[in-house]
Amino acid sequence: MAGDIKIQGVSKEYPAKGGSMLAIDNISMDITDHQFICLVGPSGCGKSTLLRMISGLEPISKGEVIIDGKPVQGTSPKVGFVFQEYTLFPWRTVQKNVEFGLEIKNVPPAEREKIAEKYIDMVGLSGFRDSYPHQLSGGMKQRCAIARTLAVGPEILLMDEPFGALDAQTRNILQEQLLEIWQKEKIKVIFVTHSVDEAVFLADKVVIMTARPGQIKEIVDIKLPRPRKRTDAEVNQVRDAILKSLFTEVKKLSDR
Ligand SMILES: Nc1ncnc2c1ncn2[C@@H]1O[C@H](COP(=O)(O)OP(=O)(O)OP(=O)(O)O)[C@@H](O)[C@H]1O
Repeated sequence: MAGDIKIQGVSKEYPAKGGSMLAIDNISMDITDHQFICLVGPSGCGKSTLLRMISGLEPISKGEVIIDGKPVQGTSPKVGFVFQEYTLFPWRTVQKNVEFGLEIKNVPPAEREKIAEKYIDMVGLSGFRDSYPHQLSGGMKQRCAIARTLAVGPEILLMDEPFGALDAQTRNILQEQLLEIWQKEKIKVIFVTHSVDEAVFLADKVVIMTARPGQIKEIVDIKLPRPRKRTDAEVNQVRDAILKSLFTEVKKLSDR
């Protein structure tokens, strides 16, 4: 399947006082089906670092990330990245923000406009094409950022706490919209979150990481049918099991 990811023995060391600091320690994982993966783990365990290494934004110290048979070396159009902060261009309208990546790819203006409109509609911003970022709410800005990332046609979508700054209600709406997009576009998503509720609502698999240095502690297969109801007893049961596993890692941190 397009956008197959193989993470093979990946480690990351950052320079630190008196030498180096091991942030990620020998992580291996394959993501080969149309899956929604959530990464959870205690603060500082290396979730963002791992995502950035998959994206090609962060050099890998040891091991390899292989996408469609090719080792990742720098960023690739196969991979889109959505950050917690919206990173929109303030001087561009919604339409022009979403067209940005297509301009870089030299897509002709008429086609660019059409593609951008499709994704602006998909994220529910059709009434705001001519608005500037400062005229949008936080949720709308994040919708725009998602449309801009999707417009260039990535096979893999990496999302680093994309809804972390939003209120609960907006967050729930965006989670549902994201799942619809994931199903429609058949992209793989790797989504970092601090919220176990969010992970259980979204994911096929929840990857629980250990306290630093980040390793994979456990991969929980969420076999619950979709669409999921946040209040179902089964959802709560899975959430509690993940919370318990995560809690032992958070406790390790506080015991240090
Ligand atoms: N550019 C950098 N240079 C040096 N150390 C870094 C750098 N980026 C991250 N680190 C360190 O690497 C470790 C992992 O950081 P990272 O941001 O990947 O963790 P995280 O799990 O995403 O954290 P959080 O949940 O708090 O966002 C932390 O100890 C952090 O201080």
